[in-house]
Amino acid sequence: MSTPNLYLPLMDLSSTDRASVAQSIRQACMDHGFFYVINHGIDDDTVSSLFSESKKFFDLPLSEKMKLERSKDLRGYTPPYAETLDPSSKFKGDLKESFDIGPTNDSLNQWPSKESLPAWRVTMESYREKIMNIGFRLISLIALALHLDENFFTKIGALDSPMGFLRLLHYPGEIPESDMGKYGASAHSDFVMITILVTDGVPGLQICREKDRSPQLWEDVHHVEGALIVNIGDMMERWTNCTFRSTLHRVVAVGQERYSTAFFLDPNYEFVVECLETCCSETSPPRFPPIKCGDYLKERIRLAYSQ
Ligand SMILES: O=C(O)CCC(=O)C(=O)O
Ligand SMILES: [Fe+2]
Repeated sequence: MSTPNLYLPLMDLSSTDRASVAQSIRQACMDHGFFYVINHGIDDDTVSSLFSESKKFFDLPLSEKMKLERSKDLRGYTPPYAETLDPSSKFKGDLKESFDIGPTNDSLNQWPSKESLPAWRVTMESYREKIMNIGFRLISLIALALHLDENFFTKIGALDSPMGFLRLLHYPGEIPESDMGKYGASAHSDFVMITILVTDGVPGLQICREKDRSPQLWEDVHHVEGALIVNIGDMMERWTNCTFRSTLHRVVAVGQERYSTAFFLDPNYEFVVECLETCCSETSPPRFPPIKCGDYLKERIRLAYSQ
C-alpha cells in the first residue's frame, strides 16, 4: 500500500529575516513538530565522512561491536533486536543497530580502537560539535517562536553543559522471512528537547501527524538533499505546555540498507523544566509540575527499557 509523500515545512537557517523564520517554526511546531532545515552550514563532505566512518563501525563483526556494548551511562553499541521503541507493538525487537556518543567533557564515552578505525573518534567529535552549534542556533529561533527573548534558553542556564547525544543508526537491507512485520525503528516520539536528524537519503522514515486518529495515517517523509530534519521531543512538548507537539514517527523496512544519525539535545540533568510563561495563562494553566531534566529522562528511559 502506498503512503502519501510528505514535504515538511522548510526553514532557511541563513535567512536574515529571523522573525519570519521563527514564525514558520512556530507554525510547524504547533502543527506537527517536524521541519527541514537548509543552508545550515554543514557541508556534504562532513556528512559523507560521518556516514562512511559510521559504516566502517557497523561493518565490524558483531563480536567486536559487542565489546563496546552500551553502558549504564547509555554510551556505546546496541545490537539489532535489543530495543522495541513501541512497547505496544506485537513485533518485538527493532531491526536497527545503533551507537551512542554523549557529551565529550567526561570520560564515559566508548570508542573503537585507533588501530581498527583511526579517523573514527575525531570524525564523530567534530560532527557532534558542528551539530551542537546548529542546535544552539535552532534553540534561539525556537525561543523567538515562543515569543521569548532569542537568548532566553541560554540566560536561564538550560544550555550550560547540555546533554547532547549523537546516535549513529544502521538499518538492514534485505531481511529474513522471520523478521517480516518488524520495524527498523517502531513508532515512538523522542524524549528530548529537540532532535536533529541527517539521513543518507534512503526512504523509510514516516510520521503520524495525529496519533489519536483511527486508523493512524502514516506519511513518508520525503528526502530533501542536503536538508536536516528537526523534530520536537516530549521534553519540549511538556516545557511548552503542549503548545509545541512531539510527533510519533517510525522507520519502516524498505528492503534497502539505510544509515542515519540523530542528535538528541537536552538541558543538563540538574536543570528544572517548568512551563514557559508564554505558554500558560489563567485559562490554560500548566499541565505538568516542574521536573529536573535528568529525573524526567531517567523515568522515560526506565519505562522504555523495562518491558
Ligand atoms: O533513522 C531515522 O530516520 C529516525 C531515527 C529515530 O527516530 C530515532 O533514533 O529516534
Ligand atoms: Fe526518533
